[in-house]
Amino acid sequence: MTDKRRIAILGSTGSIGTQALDVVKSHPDCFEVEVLSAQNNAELLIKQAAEFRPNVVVIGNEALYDTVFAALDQLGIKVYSGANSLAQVVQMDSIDLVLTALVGYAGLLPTINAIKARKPIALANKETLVVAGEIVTQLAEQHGVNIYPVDSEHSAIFQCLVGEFHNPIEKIILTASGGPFRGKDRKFLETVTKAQALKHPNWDMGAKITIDSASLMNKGLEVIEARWLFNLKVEQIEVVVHPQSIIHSLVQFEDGSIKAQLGLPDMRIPIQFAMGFPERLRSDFPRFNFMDYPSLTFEKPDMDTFRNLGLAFEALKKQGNMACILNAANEIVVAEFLKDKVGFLQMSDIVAECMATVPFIDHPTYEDYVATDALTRVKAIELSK
Ligand SMILES: NC(=O)C1=CN([C@@H]2O[C@H](COP(=O)(O)OP(=O)(O)OC[C@H]3O[C@@H](n4cnc5c(N)ncnc54)[C@H](OP(=O)(O)O)[C@@H]3O)[C@@H](O)[C@H]2O)C=CC1
Ligand SMILES: CC(=O)[C@@H](O)[C@H](O)COP(=O)(O)O
Ligand SMILES: [Mn+2]
Repeated sequence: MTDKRRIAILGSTGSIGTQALDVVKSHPDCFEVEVLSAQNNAELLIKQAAEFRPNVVVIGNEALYDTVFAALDQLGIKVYSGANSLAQVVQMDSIDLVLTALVGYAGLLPTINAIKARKPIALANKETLVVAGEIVTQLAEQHGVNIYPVDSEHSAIFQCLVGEFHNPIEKIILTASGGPFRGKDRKFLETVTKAQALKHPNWDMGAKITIDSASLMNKGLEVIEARWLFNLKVEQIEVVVHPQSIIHSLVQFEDGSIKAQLGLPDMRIPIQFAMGFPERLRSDFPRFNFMDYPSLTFEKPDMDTFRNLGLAFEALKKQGNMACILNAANEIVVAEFLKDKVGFLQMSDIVAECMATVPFIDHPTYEDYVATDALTRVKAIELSK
């Protein structure tokens, strides 16, 4: 890489954010941190800023501004707080790449603003494309901005497509681990706890995505994310359960040939690939050994037991603001499940009820998405009581 890339890491204190900083640390000649942000974890944000010396940090929770300012002003680091500040700093001239490692709907506006300022995006925040994939991808095209996927499956597909950009995709095959409850029936799921749901078999991730993996909503969100990233029709997207999470996803081309990307479940690989693209930078991450995995297995997803995957396909087929409704309802029910307020199976019931009752909009504007998100949250909270 000729020039160092100056990176804004939104959500630097999370699972993706901290691993992105590991990547920066191992390639000081390639990357430099320009912006760091967190929502509540002021302590870790301050520690990261003292080590990586960004120009700017943003703490989402405004009540923590004084704490962060007191620690970082003396280091010459500018401190801002609140969601509006985050949405503005992404447009700074000094940023070369924005990594969206924050969780949930909060990722949408900063991503849109960064695209409008012509910043390439390394996208971990899948909710952005689920909520408003059409607007976001159109904006990216208008502004000539590349969106590099970080999500492991989408990075796998992207890696399979390098050198193939003029060859049409026949279909993609998204792999799913099946989560901690793979093979279980609805009777079992009636009583599962958050502690059980938070034990992902292969990946160590933030709480929200881990619950989504357990309920197969994560795969549903990824189907929608893939539709927008790779401009696919619903029928071109297949989900296959692959419990070992070694094959991260596959692309089938029109000659029938299938390409796959493999590796140990380690998010630093896709994070580094997105940050360094088009270069494949060296790493000393542990290597995959076939002898440790004598059998790689595949199953059909159980969409009767895990309703969320079907709901996501339904939302994608319906188009309009339906995926925005699905996402907002899901963010609420996951938060309520983590507070022990709703049961595991109830989560899908509430999402389905919101999809059936929140007003449908055929061709939503950005303002329609904002309103749909707010309305759905109110409805989902009511249904969670
Ligand atoms: N973790 C993984 O391996 C993978 C994650 N992803 C996606 O990446 C995104 C991040 O996931 P993950 O790192 O696991 O999540 P975490 O919960 O670990 O981290 C989330 C980060 O976002 C910040 N944050 C939380 N809420 C807000 C908000 N309202 N506004 C601004 N910042 C906020 C958090 O700050 P604080 O720490 O202060 O709360 C934290 O820095 C998600 O969209 C997820 O689906 C995709 C593939 C794999
Ligand atoms: C690491 C990553 O990309 C996650 O989205 C992962 O895919 C979760 O695994 P499953 O949703 O397949 O259980
Ligand atoms: Mn994934």
